[in-house]
Amino acid sequence: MSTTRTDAATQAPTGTLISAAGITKAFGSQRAVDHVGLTLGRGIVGVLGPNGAGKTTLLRILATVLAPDRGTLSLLGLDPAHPGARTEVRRRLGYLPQSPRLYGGFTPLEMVDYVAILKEQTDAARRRHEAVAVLEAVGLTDVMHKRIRALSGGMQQRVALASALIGAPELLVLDEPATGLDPEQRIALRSVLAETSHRGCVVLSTHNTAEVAALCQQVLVMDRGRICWSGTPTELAGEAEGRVWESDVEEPTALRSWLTGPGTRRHVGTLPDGASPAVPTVDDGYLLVTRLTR
Ligand SMILES: Nc1ncnc2c1ncn2[C@@H]1O[C@H](COP(=O)(O)OP(=O)(O)OP(=O)(O)O)[C@@H](O)[C@H]1O
Repeated sequence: MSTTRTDAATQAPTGTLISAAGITKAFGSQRAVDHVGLTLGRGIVGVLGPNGAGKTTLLRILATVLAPDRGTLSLLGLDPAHPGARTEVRRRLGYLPQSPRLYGGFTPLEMVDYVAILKEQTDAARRRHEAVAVLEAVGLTDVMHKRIRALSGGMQQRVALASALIGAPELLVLDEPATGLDPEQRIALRSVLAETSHRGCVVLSTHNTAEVAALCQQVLVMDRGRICWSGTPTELAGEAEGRVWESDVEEPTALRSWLTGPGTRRHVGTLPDGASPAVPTVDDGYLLVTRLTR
C-alpha cells in the first residue's frame, strides 16, 4: 500500500463473506458510519480508530443488530435487510458486543447453551458437547458450573466470547474482545480466533495495535465514520518508513510526538536533516495515517 486512501474498499478475496457498499448510519446529525465499502473473505480483520470513529457502529451493522440508513450489505451471500435472510445470517454469526449482557444467575454452561438455543440448535446433547468445547477453548472449564455473577470481569468477558463462538460461526464480529483479559488469555484468544478464521471471517475492533500486528491479516483504519486506510499490518507500519525518528527535543517537522522513556521522544512526520530514521511500528503507521486524514 503506497498511499493513504479515503473511503477505501479492501481487496476482494476469493470467497467473499462480507460485501458492503456505501454503508451509512447517522444518529441525528452525526454520521457514525459514512459511505463505507468493504469486501472481506476468510481471515482476521482488525478495525482500528480513535474514540468515536464509528467502529462499534460498523460492527453492529455487520452483526445485524443495527440496520444501515443507506447502502447495500451482503453477509454470507445474504441480504440482512430481508427478515428471513437475517435470521439465517444470525444462525451463522457470532457477535461479542462492546458491553456484553450476561445473565448473572446462569452458569457459563447455561449461558452458552442458551445462546445455542437462540440459534435454533435443537439437539440438546450436541449443544452441550459444543458448549463444553467452546468453554474449554476460552479456558473456563473449571468454572463452567459457577454462577456468572461470581466470576471475575475477565472471566465474564470470556463467557461472552464463548457465547459468540458457539455454533461454529462463519462470521465472527468482536467488539474489543481482549478487554479485561490477562496476557495469557490474550495469547489463548489468538489461537481461538486463528482457528475460526480458517472457516470464516473474523472482524474485530481494538485499540491495541500490538494485537492487530499479532493477529490480523488485514487492518482497516476508521476515522470520522470512514475507512481512511486499509492494508496489512506490515503495510501499515510501512507507511511510517523513513518518517519516524527519535530525539531528546521537540521537533517542528513532527506531525505527532510522544515520550517513549525519560527524556526520549518519538516523532512521526518529515525527517529533519541529519536525523536517522527509526524502525517503524504499526503504532507509528497508525498515528501517521490518522493524522494525515485530519
Ligand atoms: N446509539 C447512539 N446514539 C447516538 N449517537 C451514537 C450512538 N451510537 C454511536 N453514536 C455516535 O456515533 C459516533 C461513533 O460511535 P462508535 O461507538 O461507533 O465509535 P467507536 O469508534 O466504536 O468509539 P470507541 O472507540 O470510543 O468505542 C460517536 O460520535 C457516537 O457518539
